[in-house]
Amino acid sequence: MIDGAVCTPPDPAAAAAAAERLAGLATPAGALGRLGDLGVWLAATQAAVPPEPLIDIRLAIFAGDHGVAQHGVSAYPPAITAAMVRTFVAGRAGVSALAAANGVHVRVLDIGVDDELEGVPAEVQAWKVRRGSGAIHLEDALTPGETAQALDAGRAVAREEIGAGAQLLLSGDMGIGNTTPAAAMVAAALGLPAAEVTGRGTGVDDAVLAHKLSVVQQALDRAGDRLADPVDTLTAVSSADLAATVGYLLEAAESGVPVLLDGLMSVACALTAERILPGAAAWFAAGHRSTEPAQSLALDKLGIEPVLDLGLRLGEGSGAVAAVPVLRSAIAVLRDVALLSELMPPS
Ligand SMILES: Cc1cc2ncn([C@H]3O[C@H](COP(=O)(O)O)[C@@H](O)[C@H]3O)c2cc1C
Ligand SMILES: O=C(O)c1cccnc1
Repeated sequence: MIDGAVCTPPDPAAAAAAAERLAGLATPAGALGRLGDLGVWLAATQAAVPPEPLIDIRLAIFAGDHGVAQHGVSAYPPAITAAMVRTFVAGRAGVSALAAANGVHVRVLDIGVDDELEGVPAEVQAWKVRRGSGAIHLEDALTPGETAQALDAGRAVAREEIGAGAQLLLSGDMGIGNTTPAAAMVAAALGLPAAEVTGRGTGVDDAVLAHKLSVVQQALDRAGDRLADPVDTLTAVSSADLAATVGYLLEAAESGVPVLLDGLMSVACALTAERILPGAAAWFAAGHRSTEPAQSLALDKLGIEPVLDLGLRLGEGSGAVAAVPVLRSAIAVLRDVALLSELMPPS
């Protein structure tokens, strides 16, 4: 990628042909609503009309610890992060059940977990950048070199998944405290104060929410002018796992592979990817609307309407996986519904 580059969009000719096919289906005009729009988008991303069924769908969960989690911003202790990585490996997490139900392949990556994670398969740690990331209200999350390393790690993961045959990539997160840096990333991109982007994450009470808000604002104030640059923003106020997620999304968009986003962390990283590579977001759809205010603000800025609105606030990629059947349905209608012209041949 070169400075000033713009991402190549999904195929406009395929989009036009898919829209024409949609309009010709044996359904009333517009009756398929957003299912029709999703089908057209998927056809454009595949440059195929009708689009191919989505058989190979892959979720990457980027895991890491956040120094800020030791400063009272979450309802849960940091030790949960490592425990959940082991739970993904065991296939027993919330997203594991959803993925099994929907035929989605899951991979977890320790990009910045504080624990050594002894006994966890080596491939989980193949792209580890560091143990924990800086407490962003007091210090930078990463060094500039670590930011570059994390972006490259995420890109490498996307290349591996695409090489293995992924037709659709999903992005997920695990890291206690990560709604704090994700809110800061959205504030940086949109020029908003902490008060507008800070949410309750795992469910903090009013007192903790007020403290979390001041931590986010401290991080923004500390980073200052560097927030004008998306890569400097990653160094100052994100984390190794979030920077890796940005790299994963950039690589997918540049490779022409569509991505289904999840909640706040996934969408904050998508917004940052769009800042780095304008046009990247044309390759992204959003599985759901999370309860976090910053996720909705970021989706609005990206012009993406989420597929589901179930009040989910789990993360892990769960809201993306839950939306997979809707995307598969969008493809099925474009593939399998008769054309009105077949039923009613012109006399
Ligand atoms: C058991 C458990 C499993 C989770 N899976 C995802 N998250 C989610 O909650 C965390 C973010 O919220 P906060 O910023 O408030 O800490 C992230 O780890 C996110 O993935 C979890 C949280 C917990 C406690
Ligand atoms: O938006 C999310 O994905 C989210 C919200 C709260 C906690 N964990 C994840």
